[in-house]
Amino acid sequence: MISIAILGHGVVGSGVVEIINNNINKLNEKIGEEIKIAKILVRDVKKHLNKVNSNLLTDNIEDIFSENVDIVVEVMGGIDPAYDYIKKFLNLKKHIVTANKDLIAKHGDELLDMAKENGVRLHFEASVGGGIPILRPLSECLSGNNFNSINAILNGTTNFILSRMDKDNMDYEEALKYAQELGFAEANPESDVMGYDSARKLSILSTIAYNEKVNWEKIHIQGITDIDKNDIEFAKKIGCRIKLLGISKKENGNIYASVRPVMVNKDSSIGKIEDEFNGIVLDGDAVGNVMFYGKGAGKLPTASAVFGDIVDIIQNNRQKLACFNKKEALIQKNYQNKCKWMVRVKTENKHEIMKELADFEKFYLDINKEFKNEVIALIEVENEEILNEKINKLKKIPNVYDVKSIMVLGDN
Ligand SMILES: NC(=O)C1=CN([C@@H]2O[C@H](COP(=O)(O)OP(=O)(O)OC[C@H]3O[C@@H](n4cnc5c(N)ncnc54)[C@H](OP(=O)(O)O)[C@@H]3O)[C@@H](O)[C@H]2O)C=CC1
Ligand SMILES: N[C@@H](CC=O)C(=O)O
Repeated sequence: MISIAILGHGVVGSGVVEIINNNINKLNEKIGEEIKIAKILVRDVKKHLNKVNSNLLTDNIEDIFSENVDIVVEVMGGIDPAYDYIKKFLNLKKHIVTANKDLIAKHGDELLDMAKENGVRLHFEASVGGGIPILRPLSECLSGNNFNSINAILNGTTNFILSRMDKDNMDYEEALKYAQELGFAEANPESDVMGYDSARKLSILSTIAYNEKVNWEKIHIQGITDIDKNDIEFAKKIGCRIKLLGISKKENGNIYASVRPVMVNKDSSIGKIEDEFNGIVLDGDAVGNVMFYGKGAGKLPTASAVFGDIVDIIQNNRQKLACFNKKEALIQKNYQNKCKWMVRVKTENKHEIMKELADFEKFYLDINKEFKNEVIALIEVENEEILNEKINKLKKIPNVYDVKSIMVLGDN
């Protein structure tokens, strides 16, 4: 009998309970193991009394430390107290399954080492891409590759917001509220909309793919809070959609890593990803491009990944665990490749701005009622440093109020 404790009974935790209950008989038949949920930790027991298994609820972690469980599932979120609890459980030689990307991005290396020292497993498939199986395929099935790049939509909430703004003309606040109601957003949705959640996921993926520690705090991070209807309209005009894209590339020993809104061709594989779906394109030297796609957030999709980790632990109890390389990667914040950028200038000095932008080899101007007092140009530069120089020059022109840029990658 495998005994499981679940820390958290929110969106994901209640999904895990549901999937375990639905699969108890199947598991018994398939792998000859019976599993049971021993305890469920919450902050406020009263909130959960109408849920199934409410007899297993506790608000006291000591009840779980003292329980004889085999696997602890952490789906509370955040660093404190999850970090301390997991360390204590690892020292008690309990296997851990977590969906907590904040924790893995910050302390994954230390926790994986502790798991190894204690002869137990720590799995976190749900921490990247929700229900998409990505970490195990990346570290096992694709282990024969050196990876060149990762291009990915890694946050369901922001993709949902951008899709609703694009398709239904919904405004940002309304779309965010909707995403929260559907259980996609983090307890503090700033993590989603400011791009931190995507950056943490990109750091986990990149650390595994390049076998160097990609510290999420060193990644260039720009969220979607600045995206307005005019950006979305402009993207449409050039056949694109705006996506919050995590990009990492290994080039000349450095790793470029960023999370930022990008205009991608609406018919490209990434451009077609809507709502809470995520998509991850890996470029490996042996396999070439491979794409993973599915629901990146939500109760049952995420619980599906958590459940897969539980079964993996039960089936492969003695398998060795890969650790994170602690050697810090040199992270490049500026995009080093030639690409186009939308540059949007708010000004009462359109004439001067157009003259300045006319210097570019390729440019595209669109001035109409919607973009009153604005000049929008599509420019192509060799790298991001050159773009930044150009933007600084534009900002110095009298009566320029704001200059904003969005990367345009077209096909992806
Ligand atoms: N939602 C999603 O789509 C996805 C979420 N994740 C990750 O999964 C984790 C859980 O997310 P989600 O289910 O959405 O979060 P919720 O906020 O819905 O649920 C959190 C649960 O943990 C409990 N909890 C929180 N802090 C404590 C504490 N200090 N002591 C005891 N119990 C605590 C809460 O108890 P109470 O209810 O009593 O307050 C609640 O039951 C997070 O790490 C998140 O990033 C990963 C992929 C997708
Ligand atoms: N808030 C996250 C949840 C899954 O990781 C998201 O929206 O992707």
